[in-house]
Amino acid sequence: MILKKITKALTLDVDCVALDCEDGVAINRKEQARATIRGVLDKGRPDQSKTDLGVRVNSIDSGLCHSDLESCLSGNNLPDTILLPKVESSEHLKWFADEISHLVKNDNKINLIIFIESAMAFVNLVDICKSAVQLSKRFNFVPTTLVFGSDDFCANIGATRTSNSIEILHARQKLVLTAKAFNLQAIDMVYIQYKDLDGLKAQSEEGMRMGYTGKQVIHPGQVPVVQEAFLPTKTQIDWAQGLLRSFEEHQKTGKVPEKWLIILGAFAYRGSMIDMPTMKQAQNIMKLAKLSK
Ligand SMILES: CC(C)(COP(=O)(O)OP(=O)(O)OC[C@H]1O[C@@H](n2cnc3c(N)ncnc32)[C@H](O)[C@@H]1OP(=O)(O)O)[C@@H](O)C(=O)NCCC(=O)NCCSC(=O)C[C@](C)(O)C(=O)O
Ligand SMILES: [Mg+2]
Repeated sequence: MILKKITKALTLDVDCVALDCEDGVAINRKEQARATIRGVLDKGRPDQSKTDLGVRVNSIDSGLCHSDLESCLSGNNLPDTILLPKVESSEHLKWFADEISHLVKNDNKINLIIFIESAMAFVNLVDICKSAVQLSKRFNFVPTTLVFGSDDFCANIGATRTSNSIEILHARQKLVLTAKAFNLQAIDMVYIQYKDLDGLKAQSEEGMRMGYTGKQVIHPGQVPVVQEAFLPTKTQIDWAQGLLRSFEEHQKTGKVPEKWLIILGAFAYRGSMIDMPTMKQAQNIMKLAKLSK
């Protein structure tokens, strides 16, 4: 990633900027990318910026990861997050923890985003998550997120991309399911046709409906489309607010609110059966709506 793009990325209202040492950087530019990233970290984050500053290092098996970590974890300003690509086993996590034990001192803690992007990674996914959580109790890192690397995944399993993404459906669902089981965020795949905003919207909304927490973007033009897709709509907020208000009222008065029909602990609201799981979905909507303010 060249400095011009990094400078621009730091002005965007996004949750995390990933400074890339890996696949976005040509093999003969790795040293230069490290030096550029070191310079950006030394300069410090722009005033008022709440954006998480992350570094995507090269994969452990590439043999380049140690130098990437050594470079970005030296100096006074550490990145908030390391994005670790092509994680395939708990052994990779042990290697990472050992590196962190030498490179991150004092009480500093680095967030860890784990990229899952091969058949082996999916076969070992539960072990990877368990190992990340266990090791984080003893080492200075906090596993926060799983990312679905769909492009590497398709290359790895020999899949052909289709317009309805059927070839990645199982993996895409497995990632979100496992992430949530370990209380991790799940970040959905990249949409590489960066000029096709309608296609991006459709894929983003699909990911949001599947339970993904957010999505990777590769171009500034993708940011507003993805952010809108992952935020609740006005209709959803109205529904959730109305339901929660009625429920609170019911709790206070003990009376069945108007239009509610209690049937074995469930009740009807705006034409749907509502029970505890639906109440939790309404709470999720309001939590997201508050986060976006
Ligand atoms: C597609 C490209 C080449 C088109 O780049 P372009 O310059 O031709 O586009 P543009 O439309 O002309 O750009 C408009 C403006 O936006 C800027 N810009 C454009 N992109 C960015 C960016 N990312 N960050 C910050 N700024 C950006 C660009 O510099 C320009 O700024 P200006 O108006 O001031 O002149 C370009 O967008 C790009 O390089 N994107 C990032 C690619 C990348 O990082 N790929 C690796 C991540 S995805 C991945 O690894 C896979 C995964 C997960 O591992 C797996 O599925 O396996
Ligand atoms: Mg990849």
